[in-house]
Amino acid sequence: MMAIETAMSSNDGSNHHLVHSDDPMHPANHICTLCAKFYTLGWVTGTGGGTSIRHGEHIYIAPSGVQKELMKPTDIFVMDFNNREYLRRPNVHKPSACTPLFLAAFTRGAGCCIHTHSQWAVLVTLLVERDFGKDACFEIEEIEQIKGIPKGRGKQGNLGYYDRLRIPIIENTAQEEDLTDSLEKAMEKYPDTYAVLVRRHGIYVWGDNVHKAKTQCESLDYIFQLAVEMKKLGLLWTNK
Ligand SMILES: CSCCC(=O)C(=O)COP(=O)(O)O
Ligand SMILES: [Zn+2]
Repeated sequence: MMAIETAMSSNDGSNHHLVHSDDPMHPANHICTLCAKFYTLGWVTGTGGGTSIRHGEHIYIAPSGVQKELMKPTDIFVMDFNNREYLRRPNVHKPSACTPLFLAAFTRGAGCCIHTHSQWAVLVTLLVERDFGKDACFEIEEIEQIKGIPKGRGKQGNLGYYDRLRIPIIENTAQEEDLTDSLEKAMEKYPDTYAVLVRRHGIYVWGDNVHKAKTQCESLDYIFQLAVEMKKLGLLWTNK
């Protein structure tokens, strides 16, 4: 009976078994729980932002333009990472416009990528000057929470209190998917980074797994809020 159901669901593209699990940590369940939490932080309001998880060779992707805090596991798309074909396409939705950006993170070894429209991230991008022809980068040091950010891909441990945190900033585009080229360029230019800010838009944060992506995103959001308040008080982010 089970084999027949699986075959039937494969034929119509729904492949329900890929998103059906009683395990709260199953990616289809986990994305929904995380987005509901992120909504309360102002990270995924008004359908903006989202989260994607890589589990083995399967990529779990939210639908586009939906209230991310109200998603159900049956709303989730599943893509085969190797051939980029959808194994499951809920036919009432399109996949997130952030998909090519999430894939850029997964190609570089990430297990989870979070995109937020946090106002703290947006404000920080407005406070870092735009110098035409030059790369923009948010930099801060001597803040305890910097210790929540890893040193870099393939490097052991996290940044220290006296290390400088650098997060590249790319310019926004009219369409989310058109950010992909500049995101990939920033990833190449800053191989140690686990995040890229998008001016006037938000941030992409990724990690080796869901736990790391989430805690890094929390640490960064804390640092961005602090940085905005420091700027208001006339305090410098770096010593020189
Ligand atoms: C008001 S949200 C505009 C689109 C966007 O920036 C975003 O992050 C959401 O994209 P999605 O396709 O996942 O809804
Ligand atoms: Zn966005």
